[in-house]
Amino acid sequence: MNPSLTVETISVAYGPRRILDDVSIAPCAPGASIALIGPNAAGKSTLLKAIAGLVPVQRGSIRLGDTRLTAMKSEARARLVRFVPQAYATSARLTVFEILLVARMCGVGGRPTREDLAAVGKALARCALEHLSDRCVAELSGGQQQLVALAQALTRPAPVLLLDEPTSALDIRNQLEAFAILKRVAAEDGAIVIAAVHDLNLAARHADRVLLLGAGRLIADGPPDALLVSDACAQVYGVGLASGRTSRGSLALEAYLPTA
Ligand SMILES: Nc1ncnc2c1ncn2[C@@H]1O[C@H](COP(=O)(O)OP(=O)(O)OP(=O)(O)O)[C@@H](O)[C@H]1O
Repeated sequence: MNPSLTVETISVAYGPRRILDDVSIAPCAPGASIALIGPNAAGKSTLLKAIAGLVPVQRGSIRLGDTRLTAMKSEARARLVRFVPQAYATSARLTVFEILLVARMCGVGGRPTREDLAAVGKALARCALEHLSDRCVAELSGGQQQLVALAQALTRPAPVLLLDEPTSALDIRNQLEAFAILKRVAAEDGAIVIAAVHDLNLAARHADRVLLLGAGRLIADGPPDALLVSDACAQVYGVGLASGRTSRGSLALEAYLPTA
């Protein structure tokens, strides 16, 4: 079984500006699908990057089981933690298949084996991208590129998968597909999946656990049904939140300006 991920009182600054302040996250169990929410500039991307080792942590530590990620070299750490950034940028004239193969072979070298090709095929299939396999990535739509970024991360499964607003460019069907893929990755691979999201209804429907970040601090951590309807959640966003149930029984939230 994969180990749990724990964040212990980390602080992160960009220059003199402290962005994350003593953030601790209780163990995230393998198989968990976690939504990281909070207003713009709350520090969600910074927290994901800190876990991935892409920004330095000034204080505190991040552990995967007994392994201190914060003490690891970046290459070894990248094998344990995959990070899918918010913006996908490539100018390379590579096809979807080629760019997935590059992701698979990153840090490995040598010629791709049959296993490597199978892993790329599986990532394409998991993200339903087979029909785009021979298309040049740079010529795809923003939403298609976002799915390619997810598929890249799946070419070499890791115990921790972090995604920064993975559905921001996706239509409603693909949003649902993407979260279904993430749920399967958590359940089938035993991965810990943490996705920063702005859409609270997506968080309500797809996450087992929600982390609420506000001004660089962890404000709340709990199951979506309790956390998303809490006063703390509305206060952090500076909105009112009306809640109810859809005809399918899911929690539904409507945000409104307090003056409205
Ligand atoms: N490279 C950087 N250098 C300096 N400041 C930065 C840098 N990246 C982010 N920041 C600052 O850190 C704060 C948190 O940014 P971050 O991107 O982590 O927030 P976020 O919660 O992901 O926001 P959003 O929802 O708008 O994407 C912001 O005030 C931002 O201006």
